[in-house]
Amino acid sequence: MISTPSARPPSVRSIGTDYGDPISALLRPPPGESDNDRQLRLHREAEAKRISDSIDEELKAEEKRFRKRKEDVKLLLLGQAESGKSTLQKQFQLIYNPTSLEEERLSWRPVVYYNIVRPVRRIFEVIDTYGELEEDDDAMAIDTIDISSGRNSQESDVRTSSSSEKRLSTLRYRLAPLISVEAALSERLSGGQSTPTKGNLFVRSGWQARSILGKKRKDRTSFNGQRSSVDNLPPRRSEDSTAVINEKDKLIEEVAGILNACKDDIKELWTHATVQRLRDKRRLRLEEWAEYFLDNITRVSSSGYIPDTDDILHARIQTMGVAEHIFEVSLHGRTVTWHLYDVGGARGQRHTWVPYFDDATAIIFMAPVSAFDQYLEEDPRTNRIDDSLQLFTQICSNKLLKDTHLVLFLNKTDILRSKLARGTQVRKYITSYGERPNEYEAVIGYFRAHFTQVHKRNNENMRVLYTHLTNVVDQTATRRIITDIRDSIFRVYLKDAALV
Ligand SMILES: Nc1nc2c(ncn2[C@@H]2O[C@H](COP(=O)(O)OP(=O)(O)OP(=O)(O)O)[C@@H](O)[C@H]2O)c(=O)[nH]1
Ligand SMILES: [Mg+2]
Repeated sequence: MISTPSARPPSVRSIGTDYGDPISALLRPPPGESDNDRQLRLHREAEAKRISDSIDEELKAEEKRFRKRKEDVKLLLLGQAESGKSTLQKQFQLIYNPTSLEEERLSWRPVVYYNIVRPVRRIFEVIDTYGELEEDDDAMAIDTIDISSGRNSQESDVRTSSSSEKRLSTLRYRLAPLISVEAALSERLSGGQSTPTKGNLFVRSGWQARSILGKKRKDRTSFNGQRSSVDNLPPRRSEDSTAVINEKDKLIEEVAGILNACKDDIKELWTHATVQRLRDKRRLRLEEWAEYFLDNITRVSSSGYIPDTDDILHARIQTMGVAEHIFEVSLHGRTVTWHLYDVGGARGQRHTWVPYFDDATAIIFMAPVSAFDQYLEEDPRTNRIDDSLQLFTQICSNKLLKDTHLVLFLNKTDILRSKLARGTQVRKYITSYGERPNEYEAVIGYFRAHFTQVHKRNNENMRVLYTHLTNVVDQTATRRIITDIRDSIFRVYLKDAALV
């Protein structure tokens, strides 16, 4: 039998008559409504509509942001701690958002100071451990030379040695005020959020905002321990109050004053025969940034010092979690938003990378090839090159990343060159290197072949690996490489966009 409208249940009657419409029934004024009740009801309805409209607007905006984000380029910087990720991020910032780097220039001053204070303390620690031993070694050597020249100088050597020791004691005494500010500087930079691990200072993204006191950052940078929208910048901390700001400024000025007063002593310590001998014998092994700032101590500790761009590129501060930096990148009249994710590379930080894998457009994997004679701070039994190869294997074989554009930076080639020039033997640390020549071309070729091999063995999708030999503190060379990368990522991006 064919149903007729009259046979339909009342609840599905056609719109137009509100008899069967449950919503109309709900909105119908109650029978016998007073004027006052009517006003209240209309007000309630208007308020409900306003809230509903604003939710609709927010949903639309969120959908738009989501669609836009899908069209953006997402570039991950991966690699072990100290591989150069944040330094490369600064190079991107220099090219695509130079004003933001300008704005935060002063905030690098305490980092530079911290990068000086720590190594000064470290030098005294190494003197305490090995100083006398090395003096004895050397006294022996001087004896031999003097005996061969027919002069018995044992007595004068003892005198030299003790006067040198006395001088080091004096320097230790004079530099004590400088060493004593390390904890306050560390507290200042970390905003009291983290404690240094083995003397290393971890900071979360956005630390500059705590340093550019009273200034609001204009670039869009956020910390993402968990993935979240960039528009959800963490609220400014209450510690940014004027009183705290003044107190903090005072600390930096105080450190600057101490440093200025100590600069000749630091220079004397750094060039002291005992310290240089400990360095040559590899008892004292300072990180590259420490050597850079100690070499530049007179300039860096002068009054009115403002870090130059090379200082900023050399300044070391360890990343915690994942920091997102956003740039507008243009090519051939088309501008695309790039999200650059700079991750913390220490083992304890690596779990924070994974949420960024599934929609990554490209990865730059950074492997510091100069680290063949170094071991992980978090696991002193693991050689750093070995760790880089293991990590690269995990990245190449990760299913979520199988279609991601892959770029490899064999970084710190400048340091590799100088280590080899000083005679550091690769085979002593990488036994498989065997009898190959201890020269730059042979060493870099050997490391490159290993990374290429890892990629080949884990390359189901036949993706290309773009490899660059880099020194990311070099502005000119890095700018050229970033331009190359921009072009290749744009090609991938346009190809993907055409497929959508
Ligand atoms: N000479 C030289 N120094 C470099 C190079 N790349 C990085 N550095 C320095 O190495 C130090 C560590 O670099 P970062 O960029 O902080 O390392 P990272 O990978 O971000 O480290 P985490 O944040 O701990 O994961 C910094 O002081 C840099 O200036 C390079 O190619 N040559
Ligand atoms: Mg970093």
